[in-house]
Amino acid sequence: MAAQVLEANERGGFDLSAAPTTPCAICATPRTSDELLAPSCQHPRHGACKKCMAMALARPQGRGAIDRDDGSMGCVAAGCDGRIALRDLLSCVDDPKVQKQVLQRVKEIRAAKPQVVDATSAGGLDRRKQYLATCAFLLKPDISGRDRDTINAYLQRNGVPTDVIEAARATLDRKEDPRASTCFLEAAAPVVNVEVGGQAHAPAFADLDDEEELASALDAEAEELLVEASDLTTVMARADLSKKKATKRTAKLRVGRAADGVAESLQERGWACLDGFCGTDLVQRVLREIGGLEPFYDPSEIWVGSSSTVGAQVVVPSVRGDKVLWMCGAHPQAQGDANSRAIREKGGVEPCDTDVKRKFALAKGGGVSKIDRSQVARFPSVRDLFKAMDAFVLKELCPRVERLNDCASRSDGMLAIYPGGGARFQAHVDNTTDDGRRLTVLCYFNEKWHEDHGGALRLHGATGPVDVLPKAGRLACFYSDLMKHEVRPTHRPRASVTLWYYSASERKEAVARAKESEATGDALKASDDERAAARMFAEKLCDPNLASDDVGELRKEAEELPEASRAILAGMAGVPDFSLALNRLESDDLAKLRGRFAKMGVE
Ligand SMILES: O=C(O)CCC(=O)C(=O)O
Ligand SMILES: [Fe+2]
Repeated sequence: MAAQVLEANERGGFDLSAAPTTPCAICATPRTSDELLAPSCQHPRHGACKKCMAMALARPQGRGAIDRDDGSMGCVAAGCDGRIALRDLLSCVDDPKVQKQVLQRVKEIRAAKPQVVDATSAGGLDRRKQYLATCAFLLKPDISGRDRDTINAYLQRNGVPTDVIEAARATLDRKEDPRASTCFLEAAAPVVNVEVGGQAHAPAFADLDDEEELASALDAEAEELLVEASDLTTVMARADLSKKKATKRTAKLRVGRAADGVAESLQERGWACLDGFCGTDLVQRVLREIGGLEPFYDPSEIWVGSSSTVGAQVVVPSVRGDKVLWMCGAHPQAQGDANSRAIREKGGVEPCDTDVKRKFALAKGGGVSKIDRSQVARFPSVRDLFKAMDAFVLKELCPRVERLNDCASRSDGMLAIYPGGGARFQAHVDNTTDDGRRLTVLCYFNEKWHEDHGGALRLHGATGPVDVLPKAGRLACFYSDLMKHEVRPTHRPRASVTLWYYSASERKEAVARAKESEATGDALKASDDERAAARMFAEKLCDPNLASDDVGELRKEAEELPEASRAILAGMAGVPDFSLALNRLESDDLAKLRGRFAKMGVE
């Protein structure tokens, strides 16, 4: 076909009527790329034009593809960043009535927008405390005379956010009493989701009236909050290392206060979030290790099946779009083979997968085939992180929360990266098969993250959805068996580390069940190849790009599958006979069957 040539018109521009067109997937009208929703995306839904999308949205129940916090239209498929501004959308609707309906829907969606958690919760340093401690620090006689930029940089290095520093500076420049500077406190208040230390930690200002006294009262605050350390992992490490009783006491107090806040929030809401769990230093160190390991991450899999034994792990990026790497070691209870134990006894962690361990060693060592465990496979920063999470969760948190009282061990650690471009994890509950997991604990490693980047952890609690942004150093936790949650489409790469803590009794039963079904042959007997064939078929079925008229093809393929693979697929789809289910399948039912595969334990 001859290439299209755009002729310049007499005004020196281009003749737009010659622009290439594509028929809209809904109304079939030829549309230019400007008129289509997101022409660069391969997702079938994107073949629609803006006008059709606007009409879809104008319907009372119409959800269209509205997916963005600003009410703009966006693709809901993983791997797509397509979006369209509201203004743009409205400009292609002529009917004022329809325009009004669209606006009404957007208004409703905006009103239902989840609250975003932006400052801590429990302990560590919440913004109010950071603000007071910063004021105190700046008032110190040997600090107040020093160069502003140097001091600001010092505070930033210690984890104090720039806006907090600015607020403290402004208060002191105006020679105001920080206690009276309600503007900042009010600004910070709505985003503090757990009331921590509100009363317990407020300095006794009431009887202070001169600046000197105020400074020294705030000074004590600063000693404890800022100068000591600005993050919980450092505080815990100091408590372990220090010989000073006072340091140990102060540290214990701070960690205890943080655990109180997290425990209270968990009991009240089923989730909690704690800022400043990791300081900048640990965040940087973990990021370096994660960076080195990134080439060895694998696309993550979801479990699809009617129980914990009938089903299979499959990769379905539209449901779950991250890649993961499992790390074992540093467990509170030693387990595993002799080699791994040797590493664990030294306190190291390593990739669980032997192949990954070898590949990593080769990449690092330039052809060394034997892994030098002491240098390559220990990952001290990830280990420090696991240990800090274990210490906080098992020693401090679990004893404070009845539902967690019998937690004593945990899963291997999962490092996850959502690559951006709209990758997400659809709503699900982590433990729907009584596998023992009771508490999911995540730590995030994403510097300078803000709302526009997406990627929030959305928690569907009893009081409506709450979005937790995956900010560096932040810890989030929730009940693995109760809390529905999701990862919203992320537009930037997003890194996290997750540990699941087990209820000892539930885990024991789950392990016993698995052993029994293995012994009695209850579990499906299938070779690795037969399992792989079932997985590949399921992945194809879940692919959103698969057109419904491909069902005939699929049927043929299913018939050629080995018996055992078909039995696995039947288990995954929750039907007695997979070939039969597929034979009766009309194109319209494809979506239904796909839905069963991708439902992840949530209706
Ligand atoms: O990364 C997150 O915020 C949550 C991920 C998640 O839900 C999971 O891995 O099960
Ligand atoms: Fe999850």
